[in-house]
Amino acid sequence: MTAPTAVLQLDHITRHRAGRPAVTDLSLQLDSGQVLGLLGVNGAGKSTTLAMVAGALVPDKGSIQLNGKDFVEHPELARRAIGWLPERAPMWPELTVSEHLDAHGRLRGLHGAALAQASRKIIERLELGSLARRLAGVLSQGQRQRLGLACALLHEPSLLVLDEPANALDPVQVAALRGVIREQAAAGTAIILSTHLLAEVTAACDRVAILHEGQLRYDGPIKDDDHRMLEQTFFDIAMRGDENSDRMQAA
Ligand SMILES: Nc1ncnc2c1ncn2[C@@H]1O[C@H](COP(=O)(O)OP(=O)(O)OP(=O)(O)O)[C@@H](O)[C@H]1O
Repeated sequence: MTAPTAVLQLDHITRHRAGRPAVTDLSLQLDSGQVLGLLGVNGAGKSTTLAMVAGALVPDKGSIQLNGKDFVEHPELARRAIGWLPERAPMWPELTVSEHLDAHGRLRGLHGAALAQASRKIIERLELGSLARRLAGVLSQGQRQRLGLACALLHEPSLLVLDEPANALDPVQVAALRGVIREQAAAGTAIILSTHLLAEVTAACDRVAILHEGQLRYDGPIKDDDHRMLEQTFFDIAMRGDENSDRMQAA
């Protein structure tokens, strides 16, 4: 029996920003249905990593494979197979919520009846019905975040990339987001999300990767009751740059 192909495979990727290394020699693999939390202090390289994974930044070195194909050579794959919620999701203030979904759907290869059906489905699922005709420019931050998530999910991507997805959400919306993440993972979507919140990782993820100064310092499974261990490991790495924390042993 052959091993299943990873949805996402990062091999030794490096990216400089403003002449300085932002991410260095990072390798990671993510399988279908896995939820990986990317943790790190400000400036650790999380957003840079996710922008490369989403196809918005090209690595200086190394390769990224999506469903077994190099996506620097096949950028159209990224557009169709990836849903990306950036840290500050760009919006056109003069377009309505529905118009945003239309525009995103077209970019991702949806048209006609398939696009209309996908829009209806995601509007219902994320409870955006009452906002469908509202202009993006007048949405609250939390509503914008929900629209960004709807745009990321619209085309049923095989890889979902979420940069600080709980930002600006109230506790009810955070719980709803966790539900959506769980449902997507159960349906086979591979998910990578970044956060500053350790609780977000233990609640929503089954694996954690800790970045520090652009380097991967930890990658291992996580369970609900691992919160204290995770906290200690995170602080060891963040405060002391401890590369060999023995509090959590990666599998
Ligand atoms: N647009 C940019 N231009 C120049 N340097 C950048 C840019 N964006 C990020 N950097 C630098 O790259 C490094 C990694 O930043 P990145 O935003 O990836 O980290 P992060 O872990 O996502 O941080 P945060 O949690 O604050 O969002 C930092 O040193 C940062 O200053």
